[in-house]
Amino acid sequence: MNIYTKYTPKKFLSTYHLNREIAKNLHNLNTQQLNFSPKVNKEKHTELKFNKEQQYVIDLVVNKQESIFLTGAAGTGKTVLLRELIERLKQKHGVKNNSNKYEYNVLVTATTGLAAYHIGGQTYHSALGLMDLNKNNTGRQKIKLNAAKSNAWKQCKVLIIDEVSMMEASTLDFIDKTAKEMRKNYSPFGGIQVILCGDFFQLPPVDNKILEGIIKKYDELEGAIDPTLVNENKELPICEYAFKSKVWSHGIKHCLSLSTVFRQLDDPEFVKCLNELRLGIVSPTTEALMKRVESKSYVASSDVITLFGTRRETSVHNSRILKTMKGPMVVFEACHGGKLKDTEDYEIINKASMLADSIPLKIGSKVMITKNVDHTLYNGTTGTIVGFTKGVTFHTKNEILGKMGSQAGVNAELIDMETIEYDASGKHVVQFDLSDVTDNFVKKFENFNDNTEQKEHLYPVFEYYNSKLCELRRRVIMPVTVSTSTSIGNTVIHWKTQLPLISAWGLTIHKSQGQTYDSLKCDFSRFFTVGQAYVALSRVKSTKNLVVVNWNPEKVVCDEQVIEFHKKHVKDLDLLVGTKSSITANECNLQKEKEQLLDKI
Ligand SMILES: Nc1ncnc2c1ncn2[C@@H]1O[C@H](COP(=O)(O)OP(=O)(O)OP(=O)(O)O)[C@@H](O)[C@H]1O
Repeated sequence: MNIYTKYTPKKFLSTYHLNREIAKNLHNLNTQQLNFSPKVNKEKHTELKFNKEQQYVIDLVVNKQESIFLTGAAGTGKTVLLRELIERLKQKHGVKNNSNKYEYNVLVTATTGLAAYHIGGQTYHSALGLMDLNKNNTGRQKIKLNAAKSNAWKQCKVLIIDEVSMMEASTLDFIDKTAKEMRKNYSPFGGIQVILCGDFFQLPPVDNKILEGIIKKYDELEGAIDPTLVNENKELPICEYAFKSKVWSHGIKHCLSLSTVFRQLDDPEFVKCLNELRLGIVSPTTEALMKRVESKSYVASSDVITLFGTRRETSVHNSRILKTMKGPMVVFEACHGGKLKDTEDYEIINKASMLADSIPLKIGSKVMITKNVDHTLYNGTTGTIVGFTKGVTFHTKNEILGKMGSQAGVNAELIDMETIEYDASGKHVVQFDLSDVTDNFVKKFENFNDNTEQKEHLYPVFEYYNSKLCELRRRVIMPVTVSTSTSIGNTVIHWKTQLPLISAWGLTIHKSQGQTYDSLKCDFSRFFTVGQAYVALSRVKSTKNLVVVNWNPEKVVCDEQVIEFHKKHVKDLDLLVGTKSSITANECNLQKEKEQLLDKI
């Protein structure tokens, strides 16, 4: 029996797509009514000037069309450079199709939803059709792709994979094998130019042991379950890094490391300390700096995000803060079904759904989205609950398309730029009257397929910063259903309906990778794996806005395999282009120190 897991947003969506003019008018009206002014980020228009190292990479990738691994410490601009590479590669490889539209032969992917969002791509599972990846009992993998995905493989000229440090070696080999077979080209990656990006000193890939138990039991698992999410707080063995894959040595010609740290540009002392921590080293200077930012008395504060090693600590922290907040609480309870219920596999599949059993919310709650809702609202987007609204107070996308579509010239392409929610009379979503609501007002997503139930239900309104539009947006958050079915009989063995949300005053470090925070608290109590301390601390721009709780130098751990790999294969770009970055040359001479540190180990 095969099982697979997928999640599908319900038909009942919270957005409508209107033409630009209507959306603009309504938006103006609605922002007045709610006294809500979207904040435009002035940084939007600031153009980045790429330094020599970054330009070297652009030339190598775009003009010389080489396959590379791009690395560098946290905040060295890997993501920013990757975005530029993607733009240029799309320009280079874009071709017009039969309908005179541009198609790009550049597959943009990442190992996590959030990383994919940052570069305008998809997770590699969905982009490459690996949702259908099977690992059977003999360990052999089958390739099974639909026509669209096999076409994408055939046409692909460049494949980008971001946050590759979280990808297992066997997955990279499987991608290589798939590319070869789909393209009938037996050069590495089927002849596709490959750009891998990430930092192996950050979080490692995690083993998929728990899920493999289920795979064995049900013969095969065809799944959209992200192992890094499922196992995030388990002390599981680290599996092989992608650089240990068979394809790496002959498929990736250059391993290049950016050396200028931009994120902490104004705090060179911190940059120096982070570069040590990255290598698992705590010098007396770093020890002194950490002691300086350490807080002896722990105060749970709602103003600053706190990063923890485990989910349990995160959940305790979030509940503590929620309790201190004024106002009534609305608890959204999940609804489950399927024959797996009450079996020993239930807990695992339930956890893998990434939907909470119970979500307590108050107005002002800080939350994070845990599923990709659409192009603007991604797994990892953080924001605040600013109100609650009933289903009857706003239209669904289908209703709007049905009623207004033809007259309003609705253009689905405009979606992301012009999405906004309205109530029945065209006003912005209204706040639900909570005056009668006593504490623990519980809403369960029961009979959610029923249209009346959907209309009567209560939903949270989420305010978040849209980095594409550079302004604050509001969305009604609707539940999603995750279902697990046998693939042969297509019998649903488990399903769950719940809002794709979690509280986010405290987050696990896994959820913070790739993020930048203005201020941050890091609780070292239960850090348990390599790279955690470095990832956590490097999220903030300066030690001025950093508080460390339960500092413990023993939690600063780096994997020796990564050091070996770097020593043997990775070239520092500042040495290649014959420059030293402003920070390394003028202030810390970090490059030299890094080499000395590597030599010491
Ligand atoms: N050439 C540049 N000039 C000025 N600022 C830059 C430049 N390149 C990147 N930055 C800035 O540096 C910061 C960090 O960049 P980015 O997020 O791309 O780093 P990263 O290497 O991907 O970090 P992480 O490994 O933590 O994900 C961003 O604020 C970005 O705008």
